Amino acid sequence: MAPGDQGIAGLYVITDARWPRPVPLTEAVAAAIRGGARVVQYRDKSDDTERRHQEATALQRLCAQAGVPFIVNDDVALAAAVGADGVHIGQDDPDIAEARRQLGASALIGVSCYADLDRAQRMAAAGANYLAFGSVYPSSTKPASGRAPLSIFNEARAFFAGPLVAIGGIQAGNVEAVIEAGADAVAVIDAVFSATDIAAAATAISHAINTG
Ligand SMILES: Cc1ncc(COP(=O)(O)OP(=O)(O)O)c(N)n1
Ligand SMILES: Cc1ncsc1CCOP(=O)(O)O
Ligand SMILES: [Mg+2]
Repeated sequence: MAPGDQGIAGLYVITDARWPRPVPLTEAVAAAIRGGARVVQYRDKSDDTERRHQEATALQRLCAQAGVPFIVNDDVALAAAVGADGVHIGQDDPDIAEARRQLGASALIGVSCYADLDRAQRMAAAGANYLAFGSVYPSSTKPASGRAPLSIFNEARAFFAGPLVAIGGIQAGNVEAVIEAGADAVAVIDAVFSATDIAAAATAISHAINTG
């Protein structure tokens, strides 16, 4: 495991791209960090390049001050431009070699593996810093996402020593089962960023992770 890989553990929050937002994005992420988020991912599928650059720059600063790894979804060039700690890539995104070329040896490169252990093995061999599996539960954010069984974390542990991340429909009430199944981190959108009190929602999930 590379030294930085240790940082991917616990509550991993992913920003909600809904617009307009009830609170400014940086305030929402700051609240999630106060509530115990240990990793932040900027995920915005829009083509508003200028806003994306501004938001990612602001979140990179905030996360650096808080000592929390900052990951950009999909967009390797944006990750490089704002000095993010890493990038998260899926099946439609640039591959690990290209991300590594642009971001360097110390970048955190996370990869979506869905429920596909063959893909996970290939990504591990190609140098992924963490592997993500999901949806582990139905997701209102991405309802079309396929399902991954909780048993996948034990199976992935047989060939990958780095962090295993679970995503999809995770909330305070079901996170304990995900951690018990072997996930090191849980990636969450709706249960944190749709909450009226974002810090309290993050605290509830973090507490369930730590006490479960
Ligand atoms: C931590 C984490 N895991 C999985 C995903 C999903 O990535 P992808 O399959 O590329 O889908 P989009 O998020 O790009 O819609 C993720 N973003 N983060
Ligand atoms: C991006 C993504 N990939 C699989 S499920 C998902 C969305 C997760 O969001 P939520 O925590 O709201 O289910
Ligand atoms: Mg993607």
